[in-house]
Amino acid sequence: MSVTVRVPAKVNVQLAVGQARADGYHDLANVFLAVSLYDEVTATPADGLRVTCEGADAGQVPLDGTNLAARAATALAERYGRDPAVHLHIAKDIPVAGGMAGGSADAAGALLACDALWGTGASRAELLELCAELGSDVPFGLVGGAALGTGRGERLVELAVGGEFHWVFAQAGRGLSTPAVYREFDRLAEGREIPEPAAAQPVLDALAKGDPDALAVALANDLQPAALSLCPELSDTLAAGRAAGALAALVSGSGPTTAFLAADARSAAEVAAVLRASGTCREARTASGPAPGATVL
Ligand SMILES: C[C@@](CO)(OP(=O)(O)O)[C@H](O)COP(=O)(O)OP(=O)(O)OC[C@H]1O[C@@H](n2ccc(N)nc2=O)[C@H](O)[C@@H]1O
Ligand SMILES: Nc1ncnc2c1ncn2[C@@H]1O[C@H](COP(=O)(O)OP(=O)(O)O)[C@@H](O)[C@H]1O
Repeated sequence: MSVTVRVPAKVNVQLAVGQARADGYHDLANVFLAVSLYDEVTATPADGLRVTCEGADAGQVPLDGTNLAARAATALAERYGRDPAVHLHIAKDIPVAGGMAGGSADAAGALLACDALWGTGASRAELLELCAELGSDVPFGLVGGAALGTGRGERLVELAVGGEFHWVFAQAGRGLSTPAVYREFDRLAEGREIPEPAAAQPVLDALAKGDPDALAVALANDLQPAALSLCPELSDTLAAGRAAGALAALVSGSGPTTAFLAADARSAAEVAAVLRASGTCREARTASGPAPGATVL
């Protein structure tokens, strides 16, 4: 018997970052939107814990105990006194190290798949607590839709979304390390007063209305200057997408994937085609959101 779970990528429609905390994390106001790029995690009973991965980026995914899906299975097994003897197969479609939370999605997917396989009877709240221990972005992989994350991003309040938003995601030729981008944020912030992070009402209103024009002017990512500082060539990708007719362009989370909000599905397809031909990115993909959270198939 196997259980397969589908999990979405995310884009941050607002990422407000506060001062570095004593524990090395940053307080956030993180407005997540799940989008229709998915990984699938399949859990099958096996002699021991084993991870395999398929997909264009599979070579960049660790297959040992550091894989976030493996860590999720181990954490669930420890909590519920099970043997984590499971084969986790990841069909990866979410760009790796791209600021779209693919590893976090796999962790949420593995947790749900193993939970179903082992019949642990864990409550939703218990699963969310385990997710938060695994990483700041992991709870959102389970929940999906749209949500405001506070604390280090793990404390979620689900948000209403009044319509579908159409996006293009341009993949860069390399990855960016999330801790390195936060470190660069700290370096750029030296000597400046950093305000307490807070959700912006125009972002929440635009989501609630399903209004892409309003969202386009409200989108904000405090990590963007840091990502651009580490990866200056992303400016060319952002400019190419804007020139192609995107309503707005920004770096997705810690990057280096860039995200383009389009007026509708047709416009998104046009922007993606122009970006692909521009030579400023490795690939451009269309997707829409909100997408559902981790779902057993
Ligand atoms: C930036 C964001 C935006 O959603 O994601 P990505 O764009 O990378 O996917 C998140 O904050 C990434 O969350 P996640 O990737 O789960 O981070 P974690 O594993 O919890 O932490 C990795 C490292 O990132 C930094 N970190 C993370 C979250 C946070 N609120 N403050 C931080 O400073 C810390 O250096 C930490 O050691
Ligand atoms: N299941 C996984 N999928 C992808 N990356 C993983 C996974 N488990 C661990 N990693 C590691 O986490 C790093 C960040 O990956 P990812 O979650 O894709 O990016 P981001 O944090 O930018 O959203 C990768 O470089 C990889 O070494």
